[in-house]
Amino acid sequence: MSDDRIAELSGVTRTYGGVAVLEDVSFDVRPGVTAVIGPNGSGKSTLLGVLSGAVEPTDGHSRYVGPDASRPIGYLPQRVPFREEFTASETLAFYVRLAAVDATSPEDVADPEEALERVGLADAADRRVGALSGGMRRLLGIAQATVGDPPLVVLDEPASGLDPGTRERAFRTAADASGTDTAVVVSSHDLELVDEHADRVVLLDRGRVVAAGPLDRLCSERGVDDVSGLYRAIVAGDAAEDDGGDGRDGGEPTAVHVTGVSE
Ligand SMILES: Nc1ncnc2c1ncn2[C@@H]1O[C@H](COP(=O)(O)OP(=O)(O)OP(=O)(O)O)[C@@H](O)[C@H]1O
Repeated sequence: MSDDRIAELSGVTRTYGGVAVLEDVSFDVRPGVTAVIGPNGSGKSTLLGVLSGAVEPTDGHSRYVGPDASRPIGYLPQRVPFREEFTASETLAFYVRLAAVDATSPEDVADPEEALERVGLADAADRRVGALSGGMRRLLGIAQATVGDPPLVVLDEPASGLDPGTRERAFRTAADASGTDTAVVVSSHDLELVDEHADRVVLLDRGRVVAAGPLDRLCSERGVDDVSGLYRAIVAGDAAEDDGGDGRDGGEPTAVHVTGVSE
């Protein structure tokens, strides 16, 4: 089998104040859309931070192994520290300049206006970031993460705070950014959108991967129709037994069979 991996995580553990929020996480990122799902506090943002290089693992490693690119990884954190006084267009021009630093040819240099158009913000090009709605800021963040067409795009809850139509647009834009040698990794609580757009799923529970692999395969293995069924079968089953705390003091995680982690 050809090695089409874009990134690999191996034995990643991350602790804060001695408490593990990610524990021995290993999986390969392959082309297409991978959705990272799981309950609040299960470690999704931390995992995406590790994958993007923004968070240093305490143990294990995360490695980009995709094609050579002037900008290998694009990242949308939960909160983007944009300059409020820049316009949307100036903001993207700034990221385009950053991405262009290592560009080998002029064709590799992205166009800020095109990046705005991609997320439906062409009409807001001259508006100051400080005057954008929360949803528009989110879309600007997606545009920022995809500038320069990085082979690995990591989006932390791109659809949060968006109305249904804009959520769909955000996910579609993310899915469009994926391709035969491009991977998009996205965290989300919106399982309907995950169902519609994700090729693969990584399900986290209390910092551990409890299922990972192609969505179709995971669903058929579990005898469920969709990602909501998968989530209920694996995670929600133990929610009833949860102590209502942060999910870390409720005893042993549910014993589940981890599938598809190495393919
Ligand atoms: N910088 C930090 N310092 C201390 N604890 C942290 C830090 N970042 C995350 N944590 C803790 O790690 C755990 C996992 O957090 P994380 O944000 O990764 O989860 P999540 O699955 O993305 O949650 P949500 O769905 O609510 O966004 C939480 O208990 C959180 O409080």
